[in-house]
Amino acid sequence: MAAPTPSPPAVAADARSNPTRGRTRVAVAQMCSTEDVEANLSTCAELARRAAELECVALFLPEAFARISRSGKASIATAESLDGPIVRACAAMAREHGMWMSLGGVAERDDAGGDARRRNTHVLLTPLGTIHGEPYRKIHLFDAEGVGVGGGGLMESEWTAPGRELTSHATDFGTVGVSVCYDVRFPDVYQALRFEHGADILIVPSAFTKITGRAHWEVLLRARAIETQCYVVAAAQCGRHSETRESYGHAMIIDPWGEIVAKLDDPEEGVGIAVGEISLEYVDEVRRKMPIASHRRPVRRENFTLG
Ligand SMILES: O=C(O)CNC(=O)[C@H](CS)NC(=O)CCC(=O)C(=O)O
Repeated sequence: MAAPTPSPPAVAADARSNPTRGRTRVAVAQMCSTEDVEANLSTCAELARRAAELECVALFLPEAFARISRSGKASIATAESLDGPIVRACAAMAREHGMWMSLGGVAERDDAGGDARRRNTHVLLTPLGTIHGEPYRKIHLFDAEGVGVGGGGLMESEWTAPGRELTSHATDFGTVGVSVCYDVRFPDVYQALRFEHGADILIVPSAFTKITGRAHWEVLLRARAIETQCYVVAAAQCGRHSETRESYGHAMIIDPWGEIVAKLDDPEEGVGIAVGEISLEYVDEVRRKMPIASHRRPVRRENFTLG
């Protein structure tokens, strides 16, 4: 008599016994926010619905997803606390879909700090819709000439107070190190997130300008992935927000070898999500074959003669 054939387990045994080293599908968003908060949030809701339909465990939204203001003054005037309507609306989406949500940058009102300026704050929401761990307040502020549509400048520090603390989040899909947009130009942030915080995944939610994005976006992101051997998830603003603001798009997910695993192209594809797999086993493999953590010799005065 033939023995009954056991049915295959629904989940591979190793993934079940050690879920954090398995594969996980995540979605990175690209959108074109304006001053219309309600419209921006309904775009977020639609993107969250699509990400949930595709069985993603997390959705990453870009910097300024809820609002891109036309002026610094407006950005300060419309800033909210983290228990305000914008974060609450997103928490309802996270809860509805049982999905992690990275809120790439909200204009946070800072009543306690004694600084009139707003903060540019990243918030991670759990699948229960609660705020996970510490918010991250953007450290490097974008003050640059010749980056706007008509060749104008942007002076983020006029309306934003800089943060002073790095943040990471231990989640069931890996340890997520947080940064925002212009931070990507400062590699020491990512060295600290990888080597001090133990990040597997680095996020860079952005509103890169069209001019700087064309020249630098992909190169910077892939460099950060390669030199840290982390996944990089970079949500992006795209298209024309106002007469003076235009963003580069090209939201992407990069693996720890530096390959792009998912991306959206602007302007052809515009608003949407790109979906990719995060494999912590692949992170481990890349790091085992080339163990930069044990090879690195930080060039500091205690260790080297700097001249
Ligand atoms: O908070 C908001 O309203 C939106 N914030 C932004 O757009 C920020 C500050 S103006 N943009 C950047 O950091 C772009 C960096 C960039 O483009 C580069 O580094 O090349």
